[in-house]
Order: sequence, then C-alpha cells, then structure tokens
Amino acid sequence: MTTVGFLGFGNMATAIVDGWRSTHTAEDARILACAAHFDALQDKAQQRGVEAVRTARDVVDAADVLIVAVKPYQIEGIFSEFLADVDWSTKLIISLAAGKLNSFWNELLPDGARHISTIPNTPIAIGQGVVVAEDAHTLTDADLETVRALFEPISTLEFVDSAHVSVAGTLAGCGPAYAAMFMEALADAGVKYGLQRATAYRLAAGMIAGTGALQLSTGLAPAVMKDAVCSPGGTTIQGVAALEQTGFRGSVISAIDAVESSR
Ligand SMILES: NC(=O)C1=CN([C@@H]2O[C@H](COP(=O)(O)OP(=O)(O)OC[C@H]3O[C@@H](n4cnc5c(N)ncnc54)[C@H](O)[C@@H]3O)[C@@H](O)[C@H]2O)C=CC1
Ligand SMILES: O=C(O)[C@@H]1CCC=N1
Repeated sequence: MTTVGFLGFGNMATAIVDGWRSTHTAEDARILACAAHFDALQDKAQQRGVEAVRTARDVVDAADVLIVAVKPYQIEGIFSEFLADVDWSTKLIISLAAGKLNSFWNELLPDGARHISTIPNTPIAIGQGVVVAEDAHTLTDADLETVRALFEPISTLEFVDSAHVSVAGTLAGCGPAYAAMFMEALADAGVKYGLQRATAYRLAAGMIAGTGALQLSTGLAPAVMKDAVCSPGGTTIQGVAALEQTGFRGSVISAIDAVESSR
C-alpha cells in the first residue's frame, strides 16, 4: 500500500484529496498530513479520511509519495529540520509550490532524490483541474506512472519546459481567481439589472464552463468563437467595443505580467 503524505493541508492539498474522493482515486492509499495548527488540521483531515499527524518529520518519515503543499517561502526552513537525516532516494516528492522548480529542488536535496515540480489549480477539487508539470525532473518511469495515476483522474496533466513552466502555472494556477472575478463581475451586472444573485451566478458559471468546453471540444481559436457571437451591427459587438475601451485584454495580460514579475 502506498503512503501519500501532505506537507501542509491547506486549500490546494484539500482540493487534491477532494478530487481523489470524487473520482475514487488513490482509494487504497494511506494518506496523512501535517499543518501548522494540529486542531484545525484534525477536523479537515477527519472529514476526508486523512490521518492527521503532528510534525513535518512524521509525514516525511511515513510517506512514499511526499506532496509539498506549504507556501514556497517555508520550504527551506521546514526541510532544514531533517534534511540530513532522511534517505531521500526512497521518496517520490511532488512539489506544488509555485516558483520552486527543478533547479531549486536539485540544490536543496541530495543527488538521488526523486522530485518533480507541479502547479495545480483549484478545480481539481471536482476532478476538473489543470496540473502544469515541469518536464525537467528526476523521477523514474515508474514514478511518472505514479504521478499520472494520481493526477490524470482529476486533471489535465500538461508537461511544460522549464523556461515556460512559470507562466503556464500562472495562467492555469492563478487563472481560477481571475475567472472567478469575471464571473462575479457578470453577476454584479445581472444584479444591477434586477436578476437574483443566485440566478446570475448559475448563468455566469454555466456560460464560462460551456465556453471552455466548446473550445476544448472544437479547438476553435477564441477569436473565431467571439466572432461567431458578434452579428454584424448586433448587440454583442457593442459590448466588445466597450471592453476594449477599458483595455480588457490588456488588463488580463497585465495580471499575468504582475505575477511573473513578482517571482
Ligand atoms: N491555492 C492555489 O490555488 C494554488 C496553490 N499552489 C501552491 O500550493 C502550496 C500551498 O498553497 P495553499 O494550499 O494555497 O496554501 P494554504 O495557506 O491554504 O495552506 C498551507 C498549509 O501549510 C501549512 N503549514 C504552514 N506552516 C507549516 C509548517 N511549518 N509545517 C507544516 N505545515 C505548515 C498550513 O497550516 C496550511 O495547511 C503553495 O506552495 C502554493 O504555491 C499552487 C497552485 C495553486
Ligand atoms: O497565489 C499563490 O501563491 C498560489 C500560486 C498559484 C496559485 N495560487
């Protein structure tokens, strides 16, 4: 039986376990987790059939697959407590930490450590995530099969070269926040015109889900999809023109710029 250990059990770790539970993935694994506050962890873990343990060292010692789900800036401090005392070649390490790539892990861990850097996103909680994985890693073929077995049932797993893994992770990993803001703005507009908020959310979310599914299914360029909605002299093009006046596309690109320049 594989033991999967979560170092940190916050938003992303719980989303992954929720995704596994909703897709009957990793059902025969023992799953354990630690967090900064044991009492709060116990509730979250118990609800999900996860064993709560007190320290990072407890997780590391028990885990065959170690999922690093603490904030990126915490990693070195946490690992320094036991770095020299662990046989890292016995562990498959999956990092979720934004900005901590293969080169970081190569420097932190001794030769022979088996690690891969990924950036998941929150829709993984319902089995519809995107996981960006760096194509430079130190995993064996068998380890890669394990990564696929854990992530493919709950996400689209996309391997990206080291030079582009950061922006890919930003687009897919931070993107749900921006998509949620778009949904909120559409709903606010609906409410402004008298729609019930719950109705407005259903409409906005269904529209975004359907538009994404249409693109994935047809492979159409988003520009073509937009043109198909804009009849000549029609109403949608009025909205397109208004969005351009306030720099809609430029705003989105600036958001990605802001994330990338903060790394
Ligand atoms: N939230 C998201 O949408 C995404 C998050 N990530 C990455 O996932 C990682 C976790 O992010 P979130 O889950 O959002 O953060 P979070 O703040 O929700 O969870 C962090 C967890 O680490 C625990 N923790 C803090 N100090 C600890 C310590 N000394 N020892 C053990 N556990 C400790 C906290 O108690 C908490 O359970 C980050 O590295 C982030 O870059 C990556 C992609 C998307
Ligand atoms: O904002 C964050 O730090 C994480 C990284 C990717 C998405 N959320």
